[in-house]
Amino acid sequence: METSEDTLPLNTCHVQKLLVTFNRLHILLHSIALGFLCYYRVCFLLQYPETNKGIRLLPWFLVFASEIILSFIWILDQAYRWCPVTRSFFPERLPHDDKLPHVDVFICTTDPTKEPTLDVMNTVLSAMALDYPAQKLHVYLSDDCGSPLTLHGVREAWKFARWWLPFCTRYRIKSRCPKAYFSALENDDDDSDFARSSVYVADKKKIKEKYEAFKEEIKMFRKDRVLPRDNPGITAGDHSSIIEVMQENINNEVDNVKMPHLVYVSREKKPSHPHHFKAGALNVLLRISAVMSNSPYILVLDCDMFCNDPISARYAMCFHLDPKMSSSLAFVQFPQKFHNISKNDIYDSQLRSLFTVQWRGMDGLKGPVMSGTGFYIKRVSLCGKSESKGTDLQKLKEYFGSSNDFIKSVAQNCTSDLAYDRNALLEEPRLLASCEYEIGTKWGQEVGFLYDSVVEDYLTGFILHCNGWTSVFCEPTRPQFLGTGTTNLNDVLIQGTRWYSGLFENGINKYCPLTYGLSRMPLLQSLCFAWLAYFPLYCLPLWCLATIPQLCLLNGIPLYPKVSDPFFFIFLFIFLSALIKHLQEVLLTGGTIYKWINEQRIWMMKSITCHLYGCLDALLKKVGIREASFLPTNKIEDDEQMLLYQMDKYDFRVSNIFMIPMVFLITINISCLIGGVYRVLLVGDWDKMLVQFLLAVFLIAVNYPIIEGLIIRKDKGRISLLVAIPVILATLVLLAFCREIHNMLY
Ligand SMILES: O=c1ccn([C@@H]2O[C@H](COP(=O)(O)OP(=O)(O)O[C@H]3O[C@H](CO)[C@@H](O)[C@H](O)[C@H]3O)[C@@H](O)[C@H]2O)c(=O)[nH]1
Ligand SMILES: [Mn+2]
Repeated sequence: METSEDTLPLNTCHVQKLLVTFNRLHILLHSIALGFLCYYRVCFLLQYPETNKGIRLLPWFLVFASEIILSFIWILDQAYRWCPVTRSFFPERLPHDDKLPHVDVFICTTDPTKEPTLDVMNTVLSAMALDYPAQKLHVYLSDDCGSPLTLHGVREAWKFARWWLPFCTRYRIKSRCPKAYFSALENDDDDSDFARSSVYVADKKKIKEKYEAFKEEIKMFRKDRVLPRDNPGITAGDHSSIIEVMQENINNEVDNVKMPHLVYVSREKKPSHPHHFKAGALNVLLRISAVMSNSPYILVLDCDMFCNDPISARYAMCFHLDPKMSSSLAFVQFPQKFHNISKNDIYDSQLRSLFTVQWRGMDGLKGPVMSGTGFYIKRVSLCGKSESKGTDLQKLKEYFGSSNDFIKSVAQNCTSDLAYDRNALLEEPRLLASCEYEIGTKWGQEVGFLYDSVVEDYLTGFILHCNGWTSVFCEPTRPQFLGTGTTNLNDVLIQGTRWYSGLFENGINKYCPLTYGLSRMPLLQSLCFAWLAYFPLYCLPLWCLATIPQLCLLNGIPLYPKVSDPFFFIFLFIFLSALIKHLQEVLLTGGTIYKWINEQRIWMMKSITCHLYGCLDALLKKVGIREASFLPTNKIEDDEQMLLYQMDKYDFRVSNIFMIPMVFLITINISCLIGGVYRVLLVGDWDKMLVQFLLAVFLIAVNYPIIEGLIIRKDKGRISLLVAIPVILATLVLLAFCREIHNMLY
């Protein structure tokens, strides 16, 4: 019999009406202004006196081209603002535990030097401790390095879990990542209902001792071994596969603990076979888990993204089990949040705009982009398009590879709970983890996580959406997953270069969102994907606008309307409207004015460096000069560097390829401003040059920390003068040279 509970919805969705109205009004006004800008530029071109030398038009064209690119990216960006929504969900209305589906958890790690084993194990433990029926939870750890350290860590984590899991359930602990739990205790932040009970206090003490012993064990094991320092197994991995299922009866001290499965997987790697980085690792887990647990839903986590709240699986099920949306729903994405973000977040490590404004906006269309970690995906959605496979065994093998067991699992529609004989089962997984398994199959092309881009998450999500799947953005107040954000400039820029290369390559390959996407999904949704693929192009207008108007200021070439010209106000309006809209969004999503300025600055710094290198990298890959690479980020916490970040001080100890453009551009802006003011004082045409003058002032003001790092700061994070002085001198010589050429020509 149906009760009224059954008919209550598991989730609801609300359009943010006020915001929608405001956004659309802003889009209208800003677009009109952009229309006037184009009109002004085109008229100028048509009226330009023939007699003048063509060369004078070059800077003018470059600036116009920049304005067009900026407008293009702006238009794409508006799709996110069209219909932002928020969602509510009611896990208490879910069916009883025995009706919940099974869930597999995939965790990837690759490098024990950059990804400390203890932290990875903390992630594993937090996933095992999810508030979900233990027999329905299966945790898989992929170790791309095949490191004995990690394997040992998993064995120890399994032992510790037999203490940790019952402790968490008994006291309904919220923070189930041991490291986070114990450090919160130190900060006296213990909000457990049992805080005062003496049994709890005693148990807590005992569990703390167990954790310390577990930590010590991992540390000692590490000490006893010499680690291959330089990139163990990242690119040129060479090892055979290891698969180990943690066995139930290791520890007899604690009885009757229901434990989720825990499986360690290290796939086979050979230098001669491309391993496709994280996507390759996930696909191996996808196959192995299919013949072990074959759960219909999968949670994917990076090794540093621990579960900060045990309830996420139930939240996700509020969508996956909703009969109205479940048939087309591929994944439920949670925002990426980080545990080490400072108040003003100088590097925008939290990617504020992406995980608040943009993903909420896409949620009102067909759903957010897959974001690599913290999402619950439906296994069948990763099996490729069903109609193209048929039922012929030979065809299926061409699709999925030679494993009969795997094909059987697909045929079971991902709903079985296979009772496997633990020892006999390892033969098939070994085949599935071999590096030759995928040869001649559709893995990475149509099946599983896709290989054509190093941002496998974007591409996989994009193709899912193209195939008619949808996604949902789930954003509970308490962050469900917490990762380690990059908190030093060098890491931020290296990570950015990888991302933007990966994103831009999707804009120039066959999966271009504006062609491939447009014919397969609604316009606005494809514009959102297009923004992600093309915003690395910011590098072009930013380089242009940081040099051309300034050089022209120095040489007395006006590029913008005079102050007395009505079109002056159009430019002013566009500039202010963009800035104020950004400010409004920062404030609305919990940021401060400082955060707003910091975002402007890091956007400029990234645009002139890693956007540029990312685009170049993608182009070089396209013509076949470069190979794909995936340098994992550093997850080790460095106190000194963390301190700089917490104090809002930029850590300028960055690689020269990042430092040189910054010093170069700031020198150009300062010297052109000084030279330009001097020239205007002589000539007196200030109203013609005002915009260029203001532009230089604006850029210098926003990037003041670079000047500070050059001249004022004395700490370790300052800009090395050894690098800066030659760059500054070279820039000045170049400027003098430009001025000479200009004087020769006119
Ligand atoms: O060959 C590899 C390389 C990476 N990883 C794992 O992939 C995850 C992400 O790597 P990380 O170094 O943390 O990169 P980020 O730039 O922080 O990752 C973001 O960007 C990636 C795409 O570039 C996404 O896959 C991630 O989910 C997303 O958090 C980590 O768990 C790694 O261990 C592998 O398993 N094998
Ligand atoms: Mn990461």
